[in-house]
Parts: sequence; C-alpha cells; structure tokens
Amino acid sequence: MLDKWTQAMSNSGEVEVEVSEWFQNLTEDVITRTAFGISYDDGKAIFQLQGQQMLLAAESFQKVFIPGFFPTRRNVNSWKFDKEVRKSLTKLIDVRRESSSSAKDLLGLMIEASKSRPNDVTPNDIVEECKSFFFAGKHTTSNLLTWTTVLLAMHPRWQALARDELLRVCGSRDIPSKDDLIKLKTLSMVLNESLRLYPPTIATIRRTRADVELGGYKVPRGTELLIPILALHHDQAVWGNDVNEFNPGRFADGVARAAKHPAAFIPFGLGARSCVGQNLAIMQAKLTLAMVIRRFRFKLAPTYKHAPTVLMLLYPQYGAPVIFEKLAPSSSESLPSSESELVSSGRHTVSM
Ligand code: HEM
Repeated sequence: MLDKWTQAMSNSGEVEVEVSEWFQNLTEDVITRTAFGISYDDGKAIFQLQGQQMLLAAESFQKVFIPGFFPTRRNVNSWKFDKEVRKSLTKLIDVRRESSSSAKDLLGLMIEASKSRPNDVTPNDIVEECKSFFFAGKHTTSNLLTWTTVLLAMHPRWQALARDELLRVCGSRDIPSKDDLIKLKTLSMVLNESLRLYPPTIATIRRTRADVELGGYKVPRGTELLIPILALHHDQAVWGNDVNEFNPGRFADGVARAAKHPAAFIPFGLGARSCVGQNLAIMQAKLTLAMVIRRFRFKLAPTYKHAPTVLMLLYPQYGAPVIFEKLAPSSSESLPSSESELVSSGRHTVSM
C-alpha cells in the first residue's frame, strides 16, 4: 500500500489519498489472514460475499426500516448472500477438519476446540464466529486508522512528536518489532485520544439479569440498556473543559487516570463481554501508523469536509482525502510551533 502511494507521487513529491478506502482494504486483508491463514484465498472469497451482504444491510439501514423477514428485493438478495456465505464456510471448515494441518489461525484454533469439546463448539458456532470476526474486525479498525490519520493531519505537532519517538525507539528498523510497539507511548496516547473523540462503535447494549437500582432508577430484570459510548466520551463533567479538543496528553498517566472516572473511556466496551479483538486492533493500528508516519509527512486535502456521521459505525461522511509527502529515510524534523496547515500544489491522486 505504502509503495503504491510512493509510486503515484507527482514531481512535487506529493500524492492525495482517500485513506478510508485504502484502510478498509488493509484491515480486510489482515482479518482474512488472521482468521483463515493458510486458507487465505478461500477465506477472501467468502468475506467478499459477506461484504456484499453488509452493503445491502447498510443500504436498508439508511432507508426506511423494513424488518429483515419481509421478502423485499433487498432482503431476498441478502438471504441469498447469507446462504452462500454459510455454504462456503461449512465447506472450508470440513476441508480443514479432514486435513492434518495444525495451523494456528483462528479457524484452526476453533476447529481444535471443537474436536476436544464438540458439545461446546459446534460447526454452526464456528460459522457464526467467522462471520462475526469479519463484521467486527474490518470496519472498526479501518475507522480507527482513518480518524487517527485525519487527526494527525490536523495536528502536525503531534504527528512530529509521534515520528520523533518512533525514530528514537526503532532506529533503522523500518517495521517496529513487538518490543518496539510497547514503547511507542506517544502513538498509544494519540490512538486513545482518537478512540475517545471518534469511537468507531458509538454504543453497546446490556440486558439486566435481575432487578437493579442504577443511578437512583429502579430497572426491572430483562430491560435492555443502551450504553452511549460516544456521549460518555464527550461528557464535560467527566473529561473537563477541553472535552472537545484533541489532547492526547490527557492519557499520559494511563487510561484510568485520563478522566474523573476510571471507566469513562470504553471504546472496546467493558467487562466479560468486552471486545475480544482489542489487542489485535491496537497492534494493527499501531503498526500501520508507525509505518505511515515513518515514510510520510501528511496534511488534510483542501477538499476534506469534517462531517462525522453514523452509519452503524462512526464514519467521515465525505471521506478522508489526505495529502502525503515522502520523507527522507530516518529523517527527524524540528517540531512545528503551530498547527497551521502547509499549502501545496501540483499533486497526483491515487485510487485503488
Ligand atoms: C478499533 C477497533 C474495534 C473497536 C472500536 C471495537 C469495539 C467493540 C465494542 C464496543 C464491542 C462491544 C463490547 C461490550 O459490549 O462490552 C465489541 C465486541 C466485539 N468485538 Fe470489537 N472492536 C474493534 C475491533 C475488533 C476486531 C479486530 C475483532 C475481531 C478480530 C473484534 C471482535 C469483536 C467481537 C467478536 C465482539 C463480541 C464480544 C462478545 O460479545 O463477547 N473487534 N467490539
């Protein structure tokens, strides 16, 4: 991806990239490799079918809501895709079960678990898990990458701080090692602040298992409660007067001390049912951003319009066009004193 951006650069050494599209491609690739590993090609085809089904779901989400059980043309198409996805996944699982492979991708691990505990992990569970991983793993992580790139483009000072730290920690290594990643504290703070301001998942749900009293309200058993992650992350009473500002420094002493309440920051939910993909998502985002920051300096394209919008997840409504400029290898830079934008001309754009 980064090589393609570099190749597409104009003589002025710049290229304009619609980052949200590229990051979606990247995260789809990563989740396909993580889930299916050695069966990557088959897995990719299945996930592409599921992607088409999700597009239909997103379309109906935007229009008047018609329940999924009515045989509208869109629903019939969606059932067709679902049947196809299910059939292909079942076949893939059977092939792996029969093979002697001991691959440690997610599919391999689930098949192993189903062999030792057949009553706990059924073939149908494996199909459903694979479907969830794709849905839960692709768009969330690409949104995180997109918003963080936009924020770093808006705030060149934080971009330069993250780059300086990266060069200090990694030295001549182009790709950070596992140990390097842990030491990239500035990048972690930037990612947390991005997850606070623009949490890809804006809410989650809990159902009460018993009658409870919550904040002075009596809530009967079986009530569904919506936990508004986005609203909680923007609550001035908890985060202070600069709640709407981009200030990664608030995470300098760790997540629990960033706000007045230790559980005010919940981009991955909370408790036993919190996000199982959290570590994968953070590692992927850190690795990607580290590689981007090392190669390029970047700023928002003049056509960028800031319009966060909810379409199941929190998206930039008009996309995220960003201008990248190639940096000399291992080039550190003096930190800009202001966050003003650089002006440029004569650039190319690159599409996938
Ligand atoms: C930035 C990226 C991500 C964000 C913001 C995110 C956010 C969330 C949130 C808010 C929940 C609900 C948690 C709760 O109710 O307490 C969740 C659940 C879940 N996520 Fe993620 N997620 C991300 C990436 C991923 C990835 C990469 C995967 C898969 C590899 C994944 C798989 C799941 C699954 C399977 C659940 C359901 C867990 C359960 O019900 O026990 N997520 N995620």
